[in-house]
Amino acid sequence: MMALQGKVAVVTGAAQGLGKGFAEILLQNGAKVALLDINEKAGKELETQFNEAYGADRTHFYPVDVSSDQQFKDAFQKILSKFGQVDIFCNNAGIINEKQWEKTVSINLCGVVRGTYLALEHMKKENGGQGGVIVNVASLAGLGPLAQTPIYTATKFGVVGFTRALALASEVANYGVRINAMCPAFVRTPLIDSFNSEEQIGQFMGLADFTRSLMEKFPSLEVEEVSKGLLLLVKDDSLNGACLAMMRDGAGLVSFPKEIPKTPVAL
Ligand SMILES: NC(=O)C1=CN([C@@H]2O[C@H](COP(=O)(O)OP(=O)(O)OC[C@H]3O[C@@H](n4cnc5c(N)ncnc54)[C@H](O)[C@@H]3O)[C@@H](O)[C@H]2O)C=CC1
Ligand SMILES: CC/C=C\C[C@H](O)/C=C/C=C\C=C\C=C\C(=O)[C@@H](O)C/C=C\CCC(=O)O
Repeated sequence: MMALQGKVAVVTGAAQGLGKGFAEILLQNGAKVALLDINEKAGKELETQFNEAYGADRTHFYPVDVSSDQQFKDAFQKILSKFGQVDIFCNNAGIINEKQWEKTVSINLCGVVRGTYLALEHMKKENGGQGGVIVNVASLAGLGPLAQTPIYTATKFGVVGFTRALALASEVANYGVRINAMCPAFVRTPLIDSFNSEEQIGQFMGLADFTRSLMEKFPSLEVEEVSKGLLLLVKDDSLNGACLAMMRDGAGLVSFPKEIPKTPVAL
């Protein structure tokens, strides 16, 4: 088990919701945490709140839009200057916007790739790094389709595929870095109301009742429950390429078939 005392973590989308919960559980377990978000006001307030609760200088907020290469790189350099190293990187920032679908891809998928590659370059042993762990936040919609949000679903399938492939690369090439994904069902955060927003859902607004019925099948989790899942993926040294599905009735590591299950067809 990886001990978190003295480790340095970075969490994107940390100003509220799951990211705030992830930052807090890492702090509670002894890590220092760099908070990254586009929401400067909420981010700075959270920095003050966390430093008061967990000790001066345990947390610092960096205004970053994960869809910007330059902002991400600049912040990473500042984090290294302040904290000296990065051991844990959680790519959590995500949005639902089916109307502005390219923006959604740029944040949810490209943002995860940007953060992961920045962290990997710093952590991997062939570059003189100390190793580390990266956790990418996907969704249950990265394992099965959410009809109202085809683009969001595509980005989350992308996050799962990217994470699994890179974890395998890390194992084969001995990077010394573990890369895991989280796939929670609905979680009680501001994001969850998106399916009621025409601004975000656009042409798929008519499917709101279908999402509502899916939410009855998968009752909402609380941030604190999902944060325990993050801790497991960070601490358990045996987990690389793991995908943690989390639902109200329990969490579990997803088994991916070694062979593709298929029904033969005549061609
Ligand atoms: N709430 C839910 O039901 C579930 C959420 N997720 C995923 O969890 C992650 C976090 O979601 P929530 O906490 O629920 O959402 P949220 O909307 O409560 O918080 C998202 C945070 O990300 C920040 N953010 C948005 N765009 C950004 C950008 N371009 N750069 C940096 N920060 C940005 C926001 O300012 C906000 O602080 C997302 O990736 C989401 O897809 C996964 C499964 C379920
Ligand atoms: C509006 C979106 C809010 C939050 C997004 C967040 O990422 C949560 C996603 C949670 C659920 C994902 C659903 C995944 C669905 C599936 O696995 C589908 O294959 C199941 C589809 C239909 C089930 C119909 C039924 O059996 O009742």
